[in-house]
Amino acid sequence: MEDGVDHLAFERNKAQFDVEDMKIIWAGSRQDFELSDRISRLVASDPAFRKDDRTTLDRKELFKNTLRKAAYAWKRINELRLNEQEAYKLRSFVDQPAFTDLHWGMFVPAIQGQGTDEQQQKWLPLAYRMQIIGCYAQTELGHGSNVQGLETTATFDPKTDEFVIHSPTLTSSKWWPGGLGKISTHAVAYARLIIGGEDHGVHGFIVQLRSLDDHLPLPGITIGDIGMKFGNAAYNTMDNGVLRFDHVRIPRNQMLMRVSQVTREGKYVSSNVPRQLVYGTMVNVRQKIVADASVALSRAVCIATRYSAVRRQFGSHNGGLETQVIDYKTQQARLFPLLASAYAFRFVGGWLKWLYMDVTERLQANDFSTLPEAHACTAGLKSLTTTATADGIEECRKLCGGHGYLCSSGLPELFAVYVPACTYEGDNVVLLLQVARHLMKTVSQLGSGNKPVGTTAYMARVEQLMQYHSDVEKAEDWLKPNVVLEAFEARASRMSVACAQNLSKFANPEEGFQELAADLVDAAVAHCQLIVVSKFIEKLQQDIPGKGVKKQLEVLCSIYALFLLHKHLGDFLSTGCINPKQGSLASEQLRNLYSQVRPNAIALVDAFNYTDHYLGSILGRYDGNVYPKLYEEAWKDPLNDSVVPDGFKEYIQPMLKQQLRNARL
Ligand SMILES: CCCCCCCC/C=C\CCCCCCCCCCC/C=C/C(=O)SCCNC(=O)CCNC(=O)[C@H](O)C(C)(C)COP(=O)(O)OP(=O)(O)OC[C@H]1O[C@@H](n2cnc3c(N)ncnc32)[C@H](O)[C@@H]1OP(=O)(O)O
Ligand SMILES: Cc1cc2nc3c(=O)[nH]c(=O)nc-3n(C[C@H](O)[C@H](O)[C@H](O)COP(=O)(O)OP(=O)(O)OC[C@H]3O[C@@H](n4cnc5c(N)ncnc54)[C@H](O)[C@@H]3O)c2cc1C
Repeated sequence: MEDGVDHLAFERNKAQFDVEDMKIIWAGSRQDFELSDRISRLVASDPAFRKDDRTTLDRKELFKNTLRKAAYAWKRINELRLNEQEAYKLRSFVDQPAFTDLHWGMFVPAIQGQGTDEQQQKWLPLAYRMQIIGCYAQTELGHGSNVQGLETTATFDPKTDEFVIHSPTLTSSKWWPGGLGKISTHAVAYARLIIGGEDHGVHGFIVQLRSLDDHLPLPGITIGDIGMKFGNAAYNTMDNGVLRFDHVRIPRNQMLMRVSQVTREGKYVSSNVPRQLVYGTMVNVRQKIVADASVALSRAVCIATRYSAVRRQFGSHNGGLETQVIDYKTQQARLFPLLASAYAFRFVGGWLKWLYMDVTERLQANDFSTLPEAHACTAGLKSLTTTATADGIEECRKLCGGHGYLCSSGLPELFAVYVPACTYEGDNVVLLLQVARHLMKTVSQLGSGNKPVGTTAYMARVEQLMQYHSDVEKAEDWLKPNVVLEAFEARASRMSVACAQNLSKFANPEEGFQELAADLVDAAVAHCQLIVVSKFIEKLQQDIPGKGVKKQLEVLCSIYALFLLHKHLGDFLSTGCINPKQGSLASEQLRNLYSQVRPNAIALVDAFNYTDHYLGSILGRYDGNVYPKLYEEAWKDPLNDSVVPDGFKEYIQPMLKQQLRNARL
């Protein structure tokens, strides 16, 4: 079959909505769309940003290639006088993880969030001009999740007005920070503050690591890359590093002092702000990771959807065309929930960005009331969306059959780059346990007149939700947003209340929390899924212009919610929120919804507006011209440079000759 081009054009004609209008909804606004469109085309049309050769490079070549691209991107950013938002887009579309992600994504925000005005004035201009390059050095060989367990020390020396940064043990070696291994000149390093023998807990310090003249490590610094990581190219473009401090001295004013200060006399002074603000950079990045989940998942879904329309298997009658695999109901039941999830994560990501901006403004006005909500939402949604996205990318690979396993499908690399998102910025289980603590606190305060707010506001109706039984009678009832919302609220609140009741049976609450951790994680997932569903529904209550656009989003919203209901049917049944018949009606409705998405599927992924360069996938090409390009690509593999491979004469020929001799004997 070599008519893939015709097939996708035919698919596009089937769409029942205006794809150009959907592009604006996906991008967030017309302005955002135009920005992304312009910058993605700029990157795609520049040969310096080609990436199809990435998987054939060895680590050193790959790393050098990354440095070249980062330097070239910076040159273009300056030449074109791109603003912050445009520069961020350009780095994203270059699509090659690099030290710059950590410089702009964590080092700069750490100083912005935790530095005093004076510190910001000193360090930020240098960082903005990239006259220094920074990383975020928190995790150690022995401690990642448990930040309070970090061992690196920063001991105040009142004689010299300095801190002495030291790695007392092997396990205190900094381990993992991106950009640290080979490039960063500076780090925001996290260490226990020790004054006069007293431990004041973990704080951030700006530490210079390498000379700005010859890039050699400064005295007392041992530094390097931690080695090859999962996947071939993937995240190996990044120099995740190891770092040991041997009594490295830094001036006192290099402790980030917005949250607490150390005076010249060595007095520890806490500002009137919560100590958790030291963790603020992580909250910021978790929020970005949620938005990024929709990007990674939509890339995979775009590839799998286009390829599913091109690929045909079975069902040929009288020599006619075989069936497009996208028409198999099993393919639809695996693919369309992922398509719906990509849209769901897009909208919840937009909402979370708003929440983060809101909490940031409040913090500036010394209002800390929404910090626990911001922490719980960013932690929980980071966990939920990255787990679903990593699993979803792998599912998309399987949806593409054997060809999905080829690097030229783009999926192996996307998966390998993406999957550590389940671990970095907080292991996903550890983060869900944070959400669970927040939920348990909320439940415990229900009777106290402390009204739950924000995303836990539904708990205020806990008595009503404990009595709830779904009144769904027919499949169409599951299309009503309130019906879905109530079922999700009732399930989430019942799971939280059950955990709280079980916890109260333990004399020691911490022991109970450990014992019930698996149930608590399930309750946290139910709560986070409710947030995503409710934010999708809220999005649909806004004015959504464009022919047929709202209708498509309603279908996707119902698919997202009913797919979750189907997947977690055990929760909904065991909490008594719905009965088995209502569960079957939801599955029936889901099948109807899949049929409604089918004619629109290609246009729904076109709405992501990804260039072929960004997708980096032969299977996901816009023109659907898959087979000729796959065939062409195979010949470009370095193994095909020679007809007889290196090593044949050395190893295989003697073996063949030996067999021949044996046969003759
Ligand atoms: C195909 C892709 C190609 C790539 C192309 C690249 C292009 C790039 C451009 C654009 C893309 C941008 C997308 C973004 C992607 C970003 C990439 C990122 C790269 C990866 C970098 C990774 C960095 C890291 O991993 S840094 C290290 C992160 N480490 C962690 O997350 C550690 C996790 N642990 C913790 O956070 C804590 O230890 C804890 C929360 C688990 C426990 O803390 P503890 O103090 O012990 O707290 P606890 O006693 O439980 O609670 C005390 C109270 O404090 C509250 N609390 C805890 N944390 C916070 C917080 N953060 N904020 C507010 N409050 C907090 C807690 O609730 C308790 O409150 P209570 O009221 O007392 O109950
Ligand atoms: C690609 C990548 C990039 C990174 N970049 C950076 C960086 O730039 N800067 C930086 O500082 N760090 C970075 N990190 C480190 C990262 O933040 C940590 O790996 C992460 O926080 C997880 O911590 P850990 O490795 O200690 O996992 P662990 O906590 O050791 O987790 C191991 C297992 O134990 C479980 N577990 C741990 N604690 C609990 C608990 N309380 N209850 C139940 N289960 C638990 C986890 O669920 C997991 O299954 C990076 C990591 C990766 C993979």
